[in-house]
Amino acid sequence: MTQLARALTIAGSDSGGGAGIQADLKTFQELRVFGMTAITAVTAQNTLGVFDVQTLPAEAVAKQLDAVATDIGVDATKTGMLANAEITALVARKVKEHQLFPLVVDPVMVSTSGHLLLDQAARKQFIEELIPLATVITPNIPEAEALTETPLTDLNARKQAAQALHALGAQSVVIKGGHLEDDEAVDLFYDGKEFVFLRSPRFDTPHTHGTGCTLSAAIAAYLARGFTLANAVSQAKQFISAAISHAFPLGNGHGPTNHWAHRLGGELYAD
Ligand SMILES: Nc1ncnc2c1ncn2[C@@H]1O[C@H](COP(=O)(O)OP(=O)(O)OP(=O)(O)O)[C@@H](O)[C@H]1O
Ligand SMILES: Cc1ncc(COP(=O)(O)O)c(N)n1
Repeated sequence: MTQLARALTIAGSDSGGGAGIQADLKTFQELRVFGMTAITAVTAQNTLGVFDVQTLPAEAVAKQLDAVATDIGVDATKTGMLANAEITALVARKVKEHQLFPLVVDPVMVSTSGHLLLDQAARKQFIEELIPLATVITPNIPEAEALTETPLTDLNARKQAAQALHALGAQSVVIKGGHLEDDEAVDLFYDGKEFVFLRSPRFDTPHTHGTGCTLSAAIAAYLARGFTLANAVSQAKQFISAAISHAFPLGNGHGPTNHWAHRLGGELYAD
């Protein structure tokens, strides 16, 4: 048997099962990677919104990270909801201490439903301590705008934002295009040398809760399995496209994606 790949997610729990830790573990499992977790916060959440957030003490996050890293081992890590400045700084410190690379940083700031998932006060730690450790950072358009303090009105501005995030120390950048209104859902990948467009059809569905979490978890899973960065990113894009194309109309708001849709093969984009 080849070596079992192990991936770790450092993120918040979504009781609704569509985003956060739950989306990450489902993705790891689907991609045949052993999943582990360090939970930063417990949210009471469904397809309509976030109703409560209980953030864990940074010490509890540290102990989870120490426990998995010192015993089981980690082949790739992703970060999602980090909640506050103290946890952000702690995670940066633990990533270095335990060498939790490659590292996928999903800069989760606000939920689809508009709830703040990262304190504004964490901006400094996020930019100065975490981004320089990232193998890849995966902002959506509003997150890239917030991090670069520039409106991303056109493709040129998106390219400049990718370069600016790379200049902050991230090895590579994926600026996700889910929030644009094109016929295709086009993400922009930049590795410091060239720009690559990751394309898929745009599916006409409101059920996109957890798409960003799922994409970043899939990148981490493929990296854990030893894929090159460019291959991991492009395979992850296919995984999320399938998941959105077969998203679940659950709940009364933005439903979750279907993490097993990639198994449907030729039926990928069918109804
Ligand atoms: N309607 C859609 N059809 C196809 N792909 C989509 C659609 N919406 C988003 N995507 C893709 O899903 C991935 C996540 O993009 P998005 O910009 O929605 O991230 P996000 O806002 O961080 O996600 P979320 O906050 O919902 O978890 C990207 O690859 C994007 O292109
Ligand atoms: C715990 C947690 N992590 C991340 C998200 C972002 O996902 P979305 O933008 O789809 O709401 C979320 N809602 N909850």
